[in-house]
Order: sequence, then structure tokens, then C-alpha cells
Amino acid sequence: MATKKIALLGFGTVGSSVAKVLATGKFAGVELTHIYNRDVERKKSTPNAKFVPKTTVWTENINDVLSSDVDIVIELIGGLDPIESWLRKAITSGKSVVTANKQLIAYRGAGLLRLAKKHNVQLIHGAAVAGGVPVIPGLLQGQAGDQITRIRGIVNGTCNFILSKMEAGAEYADVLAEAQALGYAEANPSADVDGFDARAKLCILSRIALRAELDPEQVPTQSISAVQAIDFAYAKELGCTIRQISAAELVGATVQARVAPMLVPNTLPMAWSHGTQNMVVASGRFGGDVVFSGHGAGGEPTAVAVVSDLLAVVHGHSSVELPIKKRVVTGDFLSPHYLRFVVNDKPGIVSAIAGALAKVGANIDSLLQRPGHDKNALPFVVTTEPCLNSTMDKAVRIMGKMDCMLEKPLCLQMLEREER
Ligand SMILES: NC(=O)C1=CN([C@@H]2O[C@H](COP(=O)(O)OP(=O)(O)OC[C@H]3O[C@@H](n4cnc5c(N)ncnc54)[C@H](OP(=O)(O)O)[C@@H]3O)[C@@H](O)[C@H]2O)C=CC1
Ligand SMILES: N[C@@H](CC=O)C(=O)O
Repeated sequence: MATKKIALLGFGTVGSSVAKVLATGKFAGVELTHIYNRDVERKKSTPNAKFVPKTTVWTENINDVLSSDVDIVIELIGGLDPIESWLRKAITSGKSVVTANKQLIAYRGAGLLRLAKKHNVQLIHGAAVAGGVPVIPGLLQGQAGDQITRIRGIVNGTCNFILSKMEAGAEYADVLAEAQALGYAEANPSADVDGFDARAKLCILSRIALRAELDPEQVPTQSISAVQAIDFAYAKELGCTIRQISAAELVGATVQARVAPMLVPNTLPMAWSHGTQNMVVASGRFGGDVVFSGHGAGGEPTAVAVVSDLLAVVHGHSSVELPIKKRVVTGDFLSPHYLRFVVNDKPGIVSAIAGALAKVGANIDSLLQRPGHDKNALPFVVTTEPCLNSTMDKAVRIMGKMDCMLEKPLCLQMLEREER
């Protein structure tokens, strides 16, 4: 097997870990010839630089890579522009590409994959969803024979790290800072906490598993930043915890899709995921549920996925290709909801809330009020019987205007207790 020349674009958390995994794995048939990054002198003094071969060229000029005889470009910078145009140039000059860039693959992947096919090269992105968990190769190859109708799970390690630590008593801001320091969060952590990272991953999974091309902008997202310690206490009383859940389901010609913090019953495996653990449950018509799980963020787990993709290219991998259809998204799921209010307590609040829910046609299932809270800032919870997210949005708009409300009511979808 002829040795393939490899270029690494980006020597950050994942890129530098790829250098380490490559060096320690001593894989035959690959040679790291180029590393591109801005300000390379700074990068040369980072801990993983010691794993870079002496012969590797470090450059701040992307054309040194694009005009070279490199065979495979590994892109670990992130973002859409100018990365797309760089990868297009690489592909048109006959280079295969390995990337962990979920935004690029979600928004522009269809065109890039077509271009790679036209130029008879590979574009592989196994690390773009769930970091070190081989969910993409598993779905592409291992479940190609099934008809997957639903994909659901936890695909953002930062949010899972934050929520599982909050469940154990930590403060939101402290754990977010910790996730950033550990290299789990995106360059702008709003991508994690506000759901945009998970949304991109959900769209990639939908393309592969549901064979549905979605416009990521159509998929509703809800931030985890409004979840508070009190929500974990009330969730526990309901036999649940709270996790950021990404869900997409084929319903006729449309796809129901949403990314949001949701109440997850403790009976479901997703409730047991802690730290950076990701978990994806693919539900197939013939094979039933298949669960993928492991570390979804972090340099070294993600580097394993990147190096595995690289080795697949080097060893002449070719993936199963099945037809994909563009699908319209609806964000409306029919499910019970959790509503948490913080009010300046006075008589008549519960009946006003019940009135607002009745007005939109939602039925109350339970009411929870823990004793001991300050009546001037009283948190309490109402759960509803199954209703649509859009119905709850209307109710929240009405209730948010009530004089007694000290903050916008928090509305969370509740997952059903059993997998299908
Ligand atoms: N971290 C993780 O757990 C995971 C990350 N990913 C994805 O992998 C990719 C890389 O992530 P990660 O390693 O965490 O990110 P980092 O920010 O740690 O690394 C990105 C690297 O690219 C460099 N860089 C950024 N912009 C430019 C530019 N315009 N020109 C040259 N160099 C540039 C940065 O340099 P500088 O240091 O100067 O900023 C940095 O070295 C992203 O697409 C991310 O979404 C996927 C799965 C998991
Ligand atoms: N920021 C992402 C990194 C992996 O994709 C996450 O936290 O999951």
C-alpha cells in the first residue's frame, strides 16, 4: 500500500489530539506532511506538538496545502467560510477530505458530497456527530438494511456535561466554564447551550438515518440556559431528570424535529448519561431500537473517530449510498409538558394559569409546590397531559404577561416513560 500524505488543518483541541493518536498508533501507510494553522509558532509550543514528526511542514498559508501533493486533508478548524471554499479546492484537485465540522456538513454537506463523488474522492465526516461514538459509520453501514423512522438522543457533550453536573448540585456558569476549559465547547459556546450544534448533528443524522435532507434553520431549538437547580428538584419528584434531547421522526412526508432540554424519565437510558456521554437511539422498522453511546466531545475521543475515518480512506473504504429526499420540518410533537413558574404569590394565580391552559385546550395533569420557598419568589410546577408544542407556546405567551410572573415561565417537553 503506497503511503498517503496527510495535511491537518487546525491544531486545536481535536487537531492536536489527532497528531497524538496518529503518532502513538504508528499506523502504516500515512505520513503527516503538513499542518496549517494561524500563528503556528504558538501552536508549536503546545503539549501535543511533540507528537508531530520533525519532517512535517507547519504553515500559515493554506495554499501550501491546497497546491501540494497531499492526498488527504483533515479539516479541524470549524465554521462555514472560508472552509467550504478550501475544501472545494482540495476536492477538485483530487484530495480526499476527512472533517469533524458538523455545521459545514449540515448546511453544505449535500453539495460537497456531490462534488467529492464527481471527482472520485472521499468526503468522510464520522466525527461530526457524537465525537468518538461511531454512530455515523454504524448507521451508514450497519443499519443500511433497515428503514429507520426515528432518531433520538443526546448529541451535545457540553450540554450533557452541564446538565448532569447541575443535577449533582453545580452552578450553570461554573460548569460551562469548566466545559470550555476542557475543550468540549464550541468556539462560541452559544452553539452548544442554545442548541445549534445539536441541531446541525440532528440534520446530519436525519440525512443518513431517515434519508431526509432538512434545512437546519427549520428545526426549532430551545436553550438549556433557562434550566435552574429547582427544575432538577421538581423533575426528580416526577421521576425524571433533564437532558438536552435531539429528536427527528419521519411522519408521512414530513419530519418532526426539535432540539430542547426535556424531562427524561429515569427509566430511559438517556437519563443515565453523564458528563460528555452521548447517546443516540435509532428506531428501525425491522431491527427495533439500536443504541450508540460513548464520549461525544473531547480531543482524544473525537480524534479516534477522525483517525478511523482517515484509515477508512487509506484502506479504500466506500460507503453505502441510498437516495435522500428533501423534507419539510415540523417542530410540533404531541407530548406532556412541564411548566415552571416563579411568581409573587397571591390568591388566584393557580386558577389564572388553569384558565390560560384551558383557553388553548391544554389539560393539567399535576401541580407541584415544594414548601419552604419565599412567597415573593415562589417556584412551582404544573404538568400537562399530551398537547402540541405550538399549543404550549401560545399558553406561555398568555401566562408570561400575567402580573404575578417574575420571569418567563419555563416550558419543557416531557418524554414518554417507555421506548417503543
Ligand atoms: N472539541 C470537541 O470535542 C469536538 C469538536 N468537533 C469539531 O472539530 C472542529 C475543531 O474543533 P476544536 O478542535 O474543538 O476547535 P479548536 O478551537 O480547539 O481548534 C481549532 C483550531 O483551528 C485554528 N483556527 C481557527 N480559525 C482559523 C483560521 N481562520 N485560520 C487558521 N487557523 C484557524 C485555531 O487556532 P487558534 O488557536 O488561533 O484559535 C485552532 O487551533 C470543529 O468543527 C468542532 O465543531 C467535533 C467533535 C468534537
Ligand atoms: N461542542 C461539541 C463538541 C462535539 O461535537 C459538544 O459539546 O458536543
